[in-house]
Amino acid sequence: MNVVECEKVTKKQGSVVALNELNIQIKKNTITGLIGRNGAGKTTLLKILAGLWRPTSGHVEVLNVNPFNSLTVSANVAYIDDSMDFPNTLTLSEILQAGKRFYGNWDSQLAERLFEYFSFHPDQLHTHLSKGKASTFNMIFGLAARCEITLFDEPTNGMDASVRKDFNRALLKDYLAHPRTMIISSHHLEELEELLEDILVIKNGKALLHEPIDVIRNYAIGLTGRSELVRQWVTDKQVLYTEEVGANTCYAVVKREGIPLEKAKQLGMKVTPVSASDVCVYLTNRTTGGIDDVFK
Ligand SMILES: Nc1ncnc2c1ncn2[C@@H]1O[C@H](COP(=O)(O)OP(=O)(O)OP(=O)(O)O)[C@@H](O)[C@H]1O
Repeated sequence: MNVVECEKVTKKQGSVVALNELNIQIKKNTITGLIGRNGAGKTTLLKILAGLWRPTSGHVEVLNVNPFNSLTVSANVAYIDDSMDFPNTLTLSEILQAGKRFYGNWDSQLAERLFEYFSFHPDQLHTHLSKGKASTFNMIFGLAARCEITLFDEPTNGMDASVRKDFNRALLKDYLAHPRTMIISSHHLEELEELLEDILVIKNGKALLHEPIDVIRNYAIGLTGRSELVRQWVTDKQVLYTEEVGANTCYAVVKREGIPLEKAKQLGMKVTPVSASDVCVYLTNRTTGGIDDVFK
């Protein structure tokens, strides 16, 4: 059963097309990683799904209703980002109490335990928290809300590596105990990988790829060998990336499907796996040029 359906969803922001006829469906009780480069449209998509923004055109359904200004969606969808708009005058403990009053499935025990674990003080004001601590508190709020759908927009922004690790673990444990639908946008796919079931890659406001993580892990292979050989051998294949890695040596990443791996090895090329994280980087790369070109 799908809890999110987007059909030809376009969102224009002035002259910018943030989402461009985007089509996606999200299954109930899955954790999806939303991956894309800066400006790809991730936040725009999440805000539309949370009912905060209205699309310019297209059809959106979240929990079977149009999310924009929907009470059903407000009560059952949590949108967590690093600029949560909590009232300035409320202390952290008052914010958690407000969460308890608003969300039907709110888990006070979980909120309290995480609050203590991460050493928050009940009288602190949200506006006085450091960036990483604010993200940590927002994460606690998002998990404790236990909404049917939780949308985390770059939730680990500002967190140090150890807190990011704790966050991932807390999220996984709570999800396993209370399965629900989560979409997490992040620039740290390698750290999130073990949590994710599906990956949705967006580029220029369109869905480029939406597959289970295992499919992405096996999506591409790396070939290293004599430049002339590698470059010639990949001409009729779907190439994601090429780089000269040494004297007369080329590394090419190609879509795995239909590649005769044994033949490549026999010809003297080294065949290596390509991580899901790297696949996403290569898929969302600029089509021409790279940072090296700036220094030419
Ligand atoms: N309020 C706005 N006014 C004008 N343009 C906007 C506005 N919000 C977003 N955009 C533009 O829409 C596009 C998509 O932005 P969005 O924030 O959705 O990207 P993103 O994938 O979340 O990026 P990032 O990874 O940097 O957070 C960008 O080109 C951005 O500049």
